[in-house]
Amino acid sequence: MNICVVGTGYVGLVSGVCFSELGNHVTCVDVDEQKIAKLTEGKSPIYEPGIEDLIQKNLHKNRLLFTTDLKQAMESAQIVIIAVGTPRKQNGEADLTYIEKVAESIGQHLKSYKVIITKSTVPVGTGKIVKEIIRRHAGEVEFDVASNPEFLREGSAIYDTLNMERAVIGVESEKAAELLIGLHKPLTSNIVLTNIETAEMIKYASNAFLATKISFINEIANVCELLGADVTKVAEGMGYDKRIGHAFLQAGIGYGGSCFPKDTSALVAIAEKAGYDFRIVKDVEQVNKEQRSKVIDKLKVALKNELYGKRIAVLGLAFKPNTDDMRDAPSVDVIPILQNEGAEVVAYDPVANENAQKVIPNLEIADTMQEAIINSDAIMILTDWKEFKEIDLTEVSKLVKQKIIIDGRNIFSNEHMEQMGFYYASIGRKTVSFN
Ligand SMILES: NC(=O)C1=CN([C@@H]2O[C@H](COP(=O)(O)OP(=O)(O)OC[C@H]3O[C@@H](n4cnc5c(N)ncnc54)[C@H](O)[C@@H]3O)[C@@H](O)[C@H]2O)C=CC1
Ligand SMILES: O=C(O)[C@H]1O[C@H](OP(=O)(O)OP(=O)(O)OC[C@H]2O[C@@H](n3ccc(=O)[nH]c3=O)[C@H](O)[C@@H]2O)[C@H](O)[C@@H](O)[C@@H]1O
Repeated sequence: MNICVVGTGYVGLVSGVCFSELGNHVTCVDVDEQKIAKLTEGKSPIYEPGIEDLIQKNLHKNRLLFTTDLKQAMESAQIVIIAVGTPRKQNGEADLTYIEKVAESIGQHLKSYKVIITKSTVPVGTGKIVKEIIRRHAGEVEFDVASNPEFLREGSAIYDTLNMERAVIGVESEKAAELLIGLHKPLTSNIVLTNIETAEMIKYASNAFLATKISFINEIANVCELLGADVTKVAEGMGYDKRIGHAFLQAGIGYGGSCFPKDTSALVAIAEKAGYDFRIVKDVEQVNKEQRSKVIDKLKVALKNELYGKRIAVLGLAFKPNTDDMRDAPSVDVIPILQNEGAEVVAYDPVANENAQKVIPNLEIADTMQEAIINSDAIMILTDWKEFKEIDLTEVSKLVKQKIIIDGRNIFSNEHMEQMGFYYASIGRKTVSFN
């Protein structure tokens, strides 16, 4: 199949690359000339395990192309995938500016039948808007619109796409259904075929449910702390029940990233517009907001309420491991608060340092983890990178000024920390104090 993907962010790039890996001819379009130049040279603008190899392989096989020319990219395509951003507006709604602009351009360049798929996460009803815009510009040319939301996770995006758990396809015509089922058959046998509105809602419902699981376990964690229970054991005990499952029950500093925060608030706005007050998701958001400050409270207790002049080593800046994405990362909220209280923050992340400096003003970055923790009064863990889990605590003991670790991701066990003589405060578990 010939496919044109519009937008080479995470979603556009990963789906474009994976569809070409399956043997389709894919042209990826972006308005960002620098991105396209980089991609044409086989370099990935994002950090995502495995992506660069696939880009280079498929460029070499001449079935993957990058361009800024939408008209040319659309010419031979049977399918056009819209994968541009839908960021959060001030009022919480999804901003459809990029979607509308792309729909307009697609309409202008449409010369033969195509299925135009929206892969971006968009409010229920957007498919209709996209259709109207294209119709306005495309004259009499026949086309179909469809919704095909994306469920990949950053950091395992290639795996998630090539081993898709389900494909959700929202269509209005049999012709479009046939084409999209054909496209997804090599990826999964779980194909949910439905109308466009339902497909659009499945995406928000999925993300909001996962966010709810996280806020739920974080509230359990907060109660555990008050009662001397251990949330990691509670989650393990709950997870063996297949109806609950182990996934997304990791208590911590709360969820971040480019999607859960914006999609939960968009869902609340979608419901509100329809005349419904979505109370659960509103609470999920509030719990998540408050969860971020827990590590600061714990740091203050450890340092006897005096942050001024204290050297704090922050390990982890990205919103989760295996990505350099800083969108809505907890570090963006936490670090400025520490700085405002007079702490000297030195941070380290295996891949997100450069991106972090763009969004956190006056951020001091260390080149290595060791350099960050040297002479520190406390270490704060904000991202659960494998590298941090494997840290040599004997070496750490020798480098730091005070053996204090505040862990927003529960990466160590209390028993080990006690043996190593650390003060260790994590989430939803007893604090290990100095003897
Ligand atoms: N990041 C993720 O892991 C996931 C994102 N999504 C959804 O997918 C959508 C895209 O997300 P990301 O890939 O993170 O977006 P992004 O913001 O990283 O990238 C969007 C890209 O679209 C390009 N663009 C904007 N206007 C354009 C135009 N007129 N023509 C061509 N290109 C244009 C931008 O230059 C940019 O490269 C969002 O709706 C998001 O909610 C869904 C699942 C996973
Ligand atoms: O719509 C999207 O963009 C995507 O959003 C999430 O993917 P992603 O944001 O890449 O990352 P997740 O692995 O879901 O983690 C999100 C946040 O929740 C946190 N989290 C996750 C799991 C957990 O148990 N506890 C927890 O705090 C993570 O640290 C991270 O900050 C969803 O998992 C994807 O299915 C979806 O496609």
